Amino acid sequence: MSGNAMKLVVVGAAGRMGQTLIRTIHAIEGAEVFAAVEREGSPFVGRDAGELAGLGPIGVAITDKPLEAFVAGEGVLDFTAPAATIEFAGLAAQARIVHVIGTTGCSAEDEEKIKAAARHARIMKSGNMSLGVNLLGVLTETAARALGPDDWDIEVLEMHHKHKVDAPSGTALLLGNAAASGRGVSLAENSVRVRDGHTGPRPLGTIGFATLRGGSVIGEHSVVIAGEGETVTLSHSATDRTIFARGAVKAALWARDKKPGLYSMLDVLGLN
Ligand SMILES: NC(=O)C1=CN([C@@H]2O[C@H](COP(=O)(O)OP(=O)(O)OC[C@H]3O[C@@H](n4cnc5c(N)ncnc54)[C@H](OP(=O)(O)O)[C@@H]3O)[C@@H](O)[C@H]2O)C=CC1
Ligand SMILES: O=C(O)C1=N[C@H](C(=O)O)C[C@H](O)C1
Repeated sequence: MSGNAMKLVVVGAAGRMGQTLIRTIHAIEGAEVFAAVEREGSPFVGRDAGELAGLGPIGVAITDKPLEAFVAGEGVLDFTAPAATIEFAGLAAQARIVHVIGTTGCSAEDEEKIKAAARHARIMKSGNMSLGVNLLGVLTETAARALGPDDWDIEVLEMHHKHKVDAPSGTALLLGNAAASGRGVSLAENSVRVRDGHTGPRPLGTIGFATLRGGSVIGEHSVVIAGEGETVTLSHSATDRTIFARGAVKAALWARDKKPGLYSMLDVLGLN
């Protein structure tokens, strides 16, 4: 580990992404697992974070005191749940550090609180941290701009593992927003999130969503653009959670010398 390695705090350290982050940071020269946090009362508090992640002991005991860890650290990697993320954004603002948010399922009210915390913290938030999905978003925006709503219908499909608690996925919403932006419309006013029963024909210009859940699927997303006699499909398959963890560490390192503000993965990847 280099002397200048960025001190990273992993919150939700015992979760699927938390453990992946611990392994990924451990393998990266410019970053270190400085602290690992779980909620008060969690059976994992006091356990070694490396041992839990399958690395063997790394000398970092999981704590339930996030503020102490944030004040001494430089960046927080957060793939937890909306209520926890809002609390962590407030603490990151107090500690004036980098907060990388991967948590999905945040409400409009949550987003406002995150924006407020970004007056003091450097926050990077994205529904998907992988290079591939962010490129897919750019391609979707371009395709939606070229294939107009009079002749082409856009549907966003996603499938995830059976433990996922929010729908549509953060990635599906990212892709839906990219399509809406390509068409110069607001997603909120043009999306169809659920269909059931006698729905009538498809309203012109809408962007539809379909959600599948099952097994251990890490993340499958497709944007289907259907016209008369032809269909264009843009898609991404995640086969390893490391793609999200690598993106999160890249974002933290990128934000290290930035001013407080709310950034996206497109800023990090230079795709904006
Ligand atoms: N943006 C991206 O690229 C990606 C985003 N995600 C998102 O990340 C989130 C987490 O996913 P995943 O790892 O699969 O979920 P898990 O449920 O496996 O992990 C979440 C972890 O956060 C912990 N946690 C919850 N609340 C707190 C709290 N207040 N303090 C400390 N720890 C807390 C949970 O503990 P407990 O079990 O006790 O609640 C759990 O260990 C989801 O929103 C998911 O959609 C996932 C992959 C990629
Ligand atoms: O919950 C997950 O697992 C994932 N969540 C993110 C999402 O909601 O899009 C990213 C990835 O697809 C995995």
